[in-house]
Amino acid sequence: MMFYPMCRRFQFSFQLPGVYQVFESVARKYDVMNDMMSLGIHRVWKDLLLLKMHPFPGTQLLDVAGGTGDIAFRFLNYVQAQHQRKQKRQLRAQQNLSWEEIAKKYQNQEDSLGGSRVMVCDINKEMLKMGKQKACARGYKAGLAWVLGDAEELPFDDDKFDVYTIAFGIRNVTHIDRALQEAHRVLKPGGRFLCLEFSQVNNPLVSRLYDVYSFQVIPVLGEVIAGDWKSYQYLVESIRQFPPQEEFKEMIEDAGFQKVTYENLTSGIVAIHSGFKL
Ligand SMILES: COc1cc(O)cc(C/C=C(\C)CC/C=C(\C)CC/C=C(\C)CC/C=C(\C)CC/C=C(\C)CC/C=C(\C)CC/C=C(\C)CC/C=C(\C)CC/C=C(\C)CCC=C(C)C)c1O
Ligand SMILES: C[S@@+](CC[C@H](N)C(=O)[O-])C[C@H]1O[C@@H](n2cnc3c(N)ncnc32)[C@H](O)[C@@H]1O
Repeated sequence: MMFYPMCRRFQFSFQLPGVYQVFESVARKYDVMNDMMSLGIHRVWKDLLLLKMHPFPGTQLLDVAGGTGDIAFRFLNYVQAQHQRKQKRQLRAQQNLSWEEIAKKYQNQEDSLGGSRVMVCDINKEMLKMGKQKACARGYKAGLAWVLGDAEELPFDDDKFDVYTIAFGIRNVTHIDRALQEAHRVLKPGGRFLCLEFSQVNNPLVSRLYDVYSFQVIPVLGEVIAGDWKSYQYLVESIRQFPPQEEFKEMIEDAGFQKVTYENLTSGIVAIHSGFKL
């Protein structure tokens, strides 16, 4: 009996840090760690998420657990490129416009997105701070907003957004079912849910190499680059605890989404799940 509280304390001192502490601690080194751990592959996964979304000028995006803004910046680049293509097509069709009219069409920065906006929502102040600094340095301003908020209790009205994204975020949420219900609530009817997350590897050889890499290399990289072994041990353990593709698909369906599908990337190291609020 006497040992019980001591055991509890002993256990506690070896527990992994809480999610807030993890991201507060890694925020400054977050981007460099992702490039180092994945040799840049996380960038390709994020590009593929945008290709799947295929947003059009006017799309209102909510990026939950948006952290340092990787999805938001890609979204802004994508819609700007789409809008420019559309404007070029229109200009070609109206060849009798004056030079002043053409210049005016290209100058308006707000208009360069065709009315699209992205709201980055994250529970962690430090991650958002890093994101805002990155946005400033890269010259992103129009169509971008940052909000401190919890995926389980989003600070937005019902039926507000065309697309909801969550990249490498849902694994960190305490009650995944609540986050999915919130995603469903804030999407407009017809809106799309897209989630990029670690998943179950479907190739036995890749799986074995990936396990060695995860447990033997990632915490070491975390210690050497970010001075933080525990947060990267948390990362690899949280990946193993996240439900596999089919189970997560069912959870998304249980939240009310329809036409739920998923696509494995890099042998299922990650997967993109998609669903619609119909
Ligand atoms: C705290 O929470 C977090 C913190 C964060 O910073 C980020 C996140 C969220 C996460 C992301 C946004 C993405 C982060 C990316 C990853 C966790 C990595 C995902 C992994 C890969 C794309 C590669 C998967 C690796 C394999 C399939 C196995 C291949 C591995 C090897 C050939 C190496 C095997 C290792 C050994 C035998 C140990 C000895 C090796 C060394 C000491 C050298 C170290 C090696 C490297 C640095 C190279 C690593 C190799 C690759 C990346 C290979 C890529 C090849 C393929 C994909 C086929 C967050 O929640
Ligand atoms: C691995 S990062 C992903 C950042 C970004 N989406 C990306 O792809 O690089 C996970 C993010 O989830 C955030 N997060 C964790 N729990 C959350 C919650 N309940 N609500 C909102 N954000 C949360 C963390 O603060 C962190 O910024």
